[in-house]
This record gives sequence, structure tokens and C-alpha cells, in this order.
Amino acid sequence: MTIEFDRVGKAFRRIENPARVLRQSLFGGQSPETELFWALRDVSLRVERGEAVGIVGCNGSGKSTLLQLLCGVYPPTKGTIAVEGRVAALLELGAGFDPEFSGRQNVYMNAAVLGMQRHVTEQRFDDIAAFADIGHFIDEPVKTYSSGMFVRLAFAVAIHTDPDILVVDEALAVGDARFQAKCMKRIKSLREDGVTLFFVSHDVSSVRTLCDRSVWLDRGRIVRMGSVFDVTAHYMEHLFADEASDTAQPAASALPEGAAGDTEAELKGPINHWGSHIGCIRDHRLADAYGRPSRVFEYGQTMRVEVVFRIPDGADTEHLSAAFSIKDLKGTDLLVCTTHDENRGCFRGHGGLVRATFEFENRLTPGRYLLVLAIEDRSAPVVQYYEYVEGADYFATASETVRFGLFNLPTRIQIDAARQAALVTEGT
Ligand SMILES: Nc1ncnc2c1ncn2[C@@H]1O[C@H](COP(=O)(O)OP(=O)(O)OP(=O)(O)O)[C@@H](O)[C@H]1O
Repeated sequence: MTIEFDRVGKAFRRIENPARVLRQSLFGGQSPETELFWALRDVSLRVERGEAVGIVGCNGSGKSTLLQLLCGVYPPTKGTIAVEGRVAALLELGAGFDPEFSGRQNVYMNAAVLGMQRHVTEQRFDDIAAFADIGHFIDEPVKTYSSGMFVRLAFAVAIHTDPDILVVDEALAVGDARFQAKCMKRIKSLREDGVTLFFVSHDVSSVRTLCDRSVWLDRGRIVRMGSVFDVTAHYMEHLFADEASDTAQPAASALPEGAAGDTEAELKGPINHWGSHIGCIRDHRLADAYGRPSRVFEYGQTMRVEVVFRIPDGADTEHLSAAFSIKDLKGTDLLVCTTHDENRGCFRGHGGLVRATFEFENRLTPGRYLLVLAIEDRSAPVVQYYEYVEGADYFATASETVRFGLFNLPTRIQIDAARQAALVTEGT
């Protein structure tokens, strides 16, 4: 066991009437009334060494409070928290850095706070500076840094202090794409070394990439906890249901908690199913080039996705779109195809039932995948769903030879003798 939260609650005292504080400071009188606000309630959670837990939830749901309790920033109001191991945290920007000192001085101070001895920091300083990659700014006062530089340095220190538990709160969102990718890579390699990860992000796909478990918080309570795919799918369903029009009826999910597990038996039925016209998708099929239904496809084989749907009453057929996507079992979209983007207005003049057939060469490397089907209204920049089914079907791909990557593009390859070691651009 690395971390255990047992019926943890955290309350903050909030001033009920801020105007009264001002009045009291100006004119004296009765001190302002405060109320207890429970930012977290009854949170029980057990995390084993090496697990990666992604915390999701709307603004104010208690995610940061949970991380701060974990890092010991303040004690819980109720319940107990046990943490075994050294915690390195990237909480809010600025935490742990002194703006008046240079980056270099801050590295030493910050590493010391994180429990590293000075000679170890000395040995690692060049690696830290190289990872942060902020050039001469390393010797400038931190107050002159951009928020991106700040995160770079803070992250560089945190990952070089041999943490047992790494806690990352949104911070990566500040860095540029290259730095984010570098951090993701580094977090993954720390995970392989057995580091426990707590990760808060509004970006569900990075939670899915980095974490195997997830906790969804809402108004301080755990709504759902379990495999990352299952929890984030329900969380997204909730978000979309909120955003969709009032007529949208989120459907009860057909799959129980933990459905994103790995056995075939668990992968039946949709994980996520919602929309304003649920039921407009009448049938679908995965098939080979001859229309024979199949759920196993060879690499390079032609695959078909066939869908029959009823055009929703009153739908604007100019902007109606049928779409499918293929996801890996972590929920990453590997390919997405919509009639709107490929063949806009193709349903013009159609009414009643329509069949859409998508045919493509399977370039997915061996593995298991899920099919998402959607009937969309693309008249506005934000896609509205008449029906969305994540996990409409599941299939596997196979290959006689080893294939790397997620999927490969048809590539023309040419090999010939090179006359010199450099490539020369024609006509220059
Ligand atoms: N020190 C504090 N004093 C009073 N209230 C607080 C304090 N810290 C947090 N809160 C309140 O607790 C609730 C949960 O806050 P928290 O920052 O944990 O949410 P969050 O899920 O991290 O939100 P976000 O996604 O916006 O970062 C919020 O309503 C917040 O206003």
C-alpha cells in the first residue's frame, strides 16, 4: 500500500457575507459570520505502489484539495490519510519557488525541500537544467520567468528527486507541445520504474494516456472510481449531457463499472450512449469487402463499417452527418471519419431510412479496438449528437508479421544507391 484515504473530509471556513467584513473593519461591531464549506466529503481511496490515478471533475469539485491533502499542505478535517514514500508535487504555479532568487538557487532550495541532499543536487544539476532547457534564464531571478519557464524548471526538479509518488496538477498544460510530450515521456518512464502517479487534468485523453485508474469527483464526493476508461467515459457522458440541449436524454450505460477491463466477456455492449434521438441508429455491422460480418480483420484486409439509421425528424439534411471512429481500449481516437467532412450534404433529399457504408484498408496493428458510431448535427461549430454510441462494436486485428506503431499509412518506398552523403535539393 502506498496511499490510503479513509473517510476523509475537508472543510474550509468561508465568510458568509464578505461585505460585512469590510463594514466591521471600518466601523467595528459584530465579527462576520463564517460557514463551514465541505470541499471534500467522505473520500475513501486506496492506491497501491506503481498505480497511476487520474482525478477528473468539474471546476471546484475538490481535485486540488485532494492533492493538497495528499501532499500534506493541510490536514483533513475528518478521517485519516496514510502516505508511504517520498512525494514530489507539481501543484500550483509558483509553489516552492522564491521569485527573488535565480533559477539555479531555486533548484537547490526546491530540491532540498523535496528531501534531496546538496551533493546529489550538484550531481544532477546539469540534467535538471538540460531538461528545463531555459537557457541563460537559469541564472536570472525567477520573477522574470514566463509561466512556461516556471513549469519547465519546477517539473525538471520534481522528476529528478527520485520520488515514490509524483503528484501533478494541471501544470503541464502551461508548457508548449514539445515540452508536454517530453514530460509525458518522462512520467511514463517514471511509471515503469514503479513511481505512483496522481494526476489531475481537464484533458481526459492525457488522463487516459497516463493513468490506469481514475476517480471522478463532483462537489467533493467520489461519483465513480475504477478503470480509467470506464470512469472517464462516464464523466464525458455527463459533460456532454450537460452541454447538450434540454431535450437530450442521456441513456443509462449498458455496461457495469469496470467494463473497460481486458476480458472479452467484459467488452460487450456500449460503454457510453447518449444523444437527443437515441434509437435513430437502427443497425450496424462490421464486415469484410464482400459484406460478410466479421470481428477479426487481417492487417491490410478491406474492412467495412455499415450503418442503417433513420433520419431524425426535422433534421437539417444539409448538415446531417454519419460518423464512425475507431478507438484503442484506452479510448484514444485512432481514426475518425465523418460524411460531413468527406462528402458534405450527402444526405440532402434523403428521408426515412438510410444506409451508410464506409470501406477502408485495415492498417491497424494487431490488437483490440472499439467502434464508435455517431449521427451528428454539424450545423454549428460544436457538434450536436442525435446519437452517439461508444463501443457499438469491438473487433481485433491480426497480422502474420510483427507490426509496430498504432496504425500505418500506405507508404511508397524507393531504395537506390546514394551518390553522396548529403541530400541535395534539386534546382538549387
Ligand atoms: N483555502 C480555501 N478556503 C476556502 N475554500 C476553499 C479553499 N480551497 C478550496 N476551496 C473551495 O473548495 C472547493 C474545491 O476546490 P478545489 O480547488 O479543490 O477544486 P478543483 O476541483 O481543483 O477545481 P478546479 O478544476 O477549478 O481547479 C471550491 O469550491 C473552492 O472554492
